[in-house]
Amino acid sequence: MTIARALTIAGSDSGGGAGIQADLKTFTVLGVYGMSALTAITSQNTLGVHGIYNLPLEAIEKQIDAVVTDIGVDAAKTGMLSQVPIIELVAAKIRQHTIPNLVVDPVMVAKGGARLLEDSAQQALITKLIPLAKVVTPNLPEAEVLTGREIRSVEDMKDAAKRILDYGAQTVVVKGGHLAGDAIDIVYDGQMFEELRSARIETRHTHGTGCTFSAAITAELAKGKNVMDAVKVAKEFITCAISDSLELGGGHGPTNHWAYGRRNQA
Ligand SMILES: Nc1ncnc2c1ncn2[C@@H]1O[C@H](COP(=O)(O)OP(=O)(O)O)[C@@H](O)[C@H]1O
Ligand SMILES: Cc1ncc(COP(=O)(O)OP(=O)(O)O)c(N)n1
Repeated sequence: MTIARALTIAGSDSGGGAGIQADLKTFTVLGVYGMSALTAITSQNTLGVHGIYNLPLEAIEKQIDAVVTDIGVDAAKTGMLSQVPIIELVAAKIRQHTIPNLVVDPVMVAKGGARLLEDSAQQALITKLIPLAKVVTPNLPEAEVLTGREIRSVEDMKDAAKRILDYGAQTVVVKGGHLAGDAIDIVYDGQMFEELRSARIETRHTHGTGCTFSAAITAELAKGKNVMDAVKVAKEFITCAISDSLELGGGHGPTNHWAYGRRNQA
């Protein structure tokens, strides 16, 4: 049996709601073989991030080399890459192995407020990684940092998408989870804008929404979907996952990665 292969290059969330754990669950539910290259270990739960331990560059490099040279990769995503040398290494490895279908989730701050990207590394994300991206998926605060502009409306989101595309990404998805009202994501490929809209689900259990969304795009690209179709599946996937989110822990519980598969079986 052949199967599409997806790689996540990201941090570990011990609580299982975000990071590598969310990515691998998403890959599995979408029928894709998942692989991982850990960049950092976080001690994390639904209440927040309690510790961050970046891995040595050699460990990150060897994980990527090991899976790419043996198993192969149809699509990959990046998540938490907290320091300049890690971003530079990952960008160099993506170029060296010509890893296709790269989704860059420019992770900066976790929901509880912990910084997962050092301020000094913001520029490296813009100049080294985003130009390699088939899709880049900033949330509103990330898009504000990347563009240096406030975003308060859908029009502002479109303007930010244009500016981020100019950094060299092929498609930009500005996620609207942090805006009031409907959850509207703006997709821009340099030619046209598409608005993906869903009703806002009133829940505090949204830990890991961004990781799960970008992992779903990656899984669908690995299967050979085009970008717009992949993003549409990801929007449905995350909407189901939030609708049926899990009341675990005392803070922001995780989304439900199984909800999309169950709905499609019903
Ligand atoms: N309360 C919500 N109801 C419905 N969709 C949401 C909600 N919160 C986030 N989303 C959707 O989840 C995805 C991730 O967005 P967002 O939460 O902004 O990312 P991040 O986790 O990176 O901050 C987007 O498709 C967004 O529209
Ligand atoms: C290890 C790790 N990576 C990324 C994140 C951020 O995940 P995100 O999907 O943006 O969700 P929230 O943390 O904002 O709920 C993380 N927390 N941990």
